[in-house]
Amino acid sequence: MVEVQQLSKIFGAQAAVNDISFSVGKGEILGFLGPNGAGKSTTMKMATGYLPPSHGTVKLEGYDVQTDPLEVRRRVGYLPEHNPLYLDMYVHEYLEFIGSVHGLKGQPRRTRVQQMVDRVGLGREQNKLIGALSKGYRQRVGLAQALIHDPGVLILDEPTTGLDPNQIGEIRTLIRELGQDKTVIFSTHILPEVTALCSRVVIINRGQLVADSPVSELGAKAAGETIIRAEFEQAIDVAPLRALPGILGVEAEAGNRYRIRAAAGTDMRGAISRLAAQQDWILLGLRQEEQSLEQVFQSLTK
Ligand SMILES: Nc1ncnc2c1ncn2[C@@H]1O[C@H](COP(=O)(O)OP(=O)(O)OP(=O)(O)O)[C@@H](O)[C@H]1O
Repeated sequence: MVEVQQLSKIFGAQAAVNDISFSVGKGEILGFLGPNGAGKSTTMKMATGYLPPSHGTVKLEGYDVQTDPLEVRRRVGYLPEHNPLYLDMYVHEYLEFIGSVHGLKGQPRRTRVQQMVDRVGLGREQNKLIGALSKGYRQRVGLAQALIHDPGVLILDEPTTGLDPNQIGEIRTLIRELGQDKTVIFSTHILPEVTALCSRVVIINRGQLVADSPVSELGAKAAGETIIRAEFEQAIDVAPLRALPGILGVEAEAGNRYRIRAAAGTDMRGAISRLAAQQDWILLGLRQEEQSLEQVFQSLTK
């Protein structure tokens, strides 16, 4: 569980993060979105205790990031945006070092390091210097260090940036597995990734929260209304259609097609079909339009 309350970060005259609140539960994967400079990394740094907030609080599994930093470090795994690694260390050596920072010792530590190497797919590269690894494999080392102490909360800042499509697929599968019993927050600019992985999405723009919603409901919420496209065999009298409760407007288009606007979050297709039957209209097609995440993102972050 992660609870962010009225969190702000002021840099000089700029509110990089401005009074944002949201929470994420166990077993939930939250996509954290926003354009460049929106404040995502700053929020993640505050949520992991790497940067003190100017105002507000973050609690991880009930522990306050500022007043219980040691408890928080035990419970959070963090992959920072620029994934700082010691390039002159070997993969095993580095992970053993991170394991010891978390209090792991001896054989249990070696076993845990090997488990992480296998889990993130470092296999063939595991005996190399970190500096000799490609970007994708460095990212995997970053993930392994975030997971080594089996934290309940994972905060991943752009975990798939710079990876090839095969690697992206593997890392997504890993995130999906981890999300089954952990709380996962990850930021990304790859919107289909959010649709593929996340149950919920938070969008911030210029430091402010502009959406906090299940992915499936985001389109209707952002649009403020639902659009239905209907096609009939003949031109219809739109008056009874307009009179249906929940219908906000009907516009005729070419070829006996109609664009019907309904209240957000409603599904009027059943009512429209029944009305068509009553009125003896031959209904050729009825389709509810979905706004893509990309359209929603663009409209909320202009
Ligand atoms: N240490 C700092 N000092 C001053 N300004 C900062 C500092 N860190 C971040 N900022 C500013 O805060 C704003 C938010 O930056 P942040 O890195 O959190 O954005 P982001 O959403 O992660 O962007 P991106 O998608 O480009 O990674 C930016 O305008 C940035 O210049």
